[in-house]
Amino acid sequence: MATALAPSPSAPQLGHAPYAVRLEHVSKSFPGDGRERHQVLDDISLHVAPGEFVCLLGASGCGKSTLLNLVAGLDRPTSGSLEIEAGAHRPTLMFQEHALFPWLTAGKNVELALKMRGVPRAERRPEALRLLELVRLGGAHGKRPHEMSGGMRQRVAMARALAQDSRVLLMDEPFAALDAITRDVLHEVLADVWEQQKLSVLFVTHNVREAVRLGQRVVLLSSRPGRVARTWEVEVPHPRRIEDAAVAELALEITGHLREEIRRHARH
Ligand SMILES: Nc1ncnc2c1ncn2[C@@H]1O[C@H](COP(=O)(O)OP(=O)(O)OP(=O)(O)O)[C@@H](O)[C@H]1O
Repeated sequence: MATALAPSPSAPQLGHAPYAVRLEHVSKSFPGDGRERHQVLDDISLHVAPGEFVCLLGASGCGKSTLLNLVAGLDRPTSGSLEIEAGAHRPTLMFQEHALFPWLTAGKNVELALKMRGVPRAERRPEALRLLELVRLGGAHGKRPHEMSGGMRQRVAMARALAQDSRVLLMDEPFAALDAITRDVLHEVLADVWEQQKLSVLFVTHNVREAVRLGQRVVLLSSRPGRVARTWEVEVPHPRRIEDAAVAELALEITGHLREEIRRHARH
């Protein structure tokens, strides 16, 4: 498997280019059943450049969420080093569940994040309106979560994430629960927001086409332990659509490698 472990030749080189997120030789283990620890991540070196969109793929249980939690600062690596771009706020993490406060309107959910960031009261409402406009929800300021569709709620969650003014956005299968058409709209919204706000994004998904539709780079993790198995640069021009032939072609190639990882995982 020497070729599968080789990094992409055009991937940013560790230690040189500026970074938004830099993991060097990061490993993470948890206490196991007996004396042995459960090694989840092993020697992960991964570099997200400022403004880069990186998608993470891997078999279920390979450690993708563990990796995002480390980058989010919710947990610490067992060994190795992890750095976030100097001057950036703590990265913002977005999940499949929108986690909006159900008793607050869309606007107030966003305003609350602005308040937590210390934005003065008078500026909160106009800023929340601007952020909701950015995710194409200009008219939804007064709606409560139960009055909105799943796709709208995820867009409010995106506006709330942007309200935290972090330059690094971590997304853990944010669109997995949405139907294909709604997901398509969310892909467009996210791609626009990423471009306009110059965000650095680390996006976990099980959906290979989604990874190729959105990412500039796709990183495949192996399982047990999770290591960087392979990286692809996505050179499909923007604007992309999930049904583009070039997206489908690369997704097919990546799916072959993902299947192999899943088979290997099943044998252990
Ligand atoms: N706090 C913890 N304590 C013990 N084990 C943990 C802990 N967090 C995660 N694990 C284990 O780490 C492994 C990887 O879990 P993780 O959720 O990161 O995988 P994943 O790739 O995100 O999975 P999925 O794609 O199914 O969401 C699993 O075996 C899980 O049980």
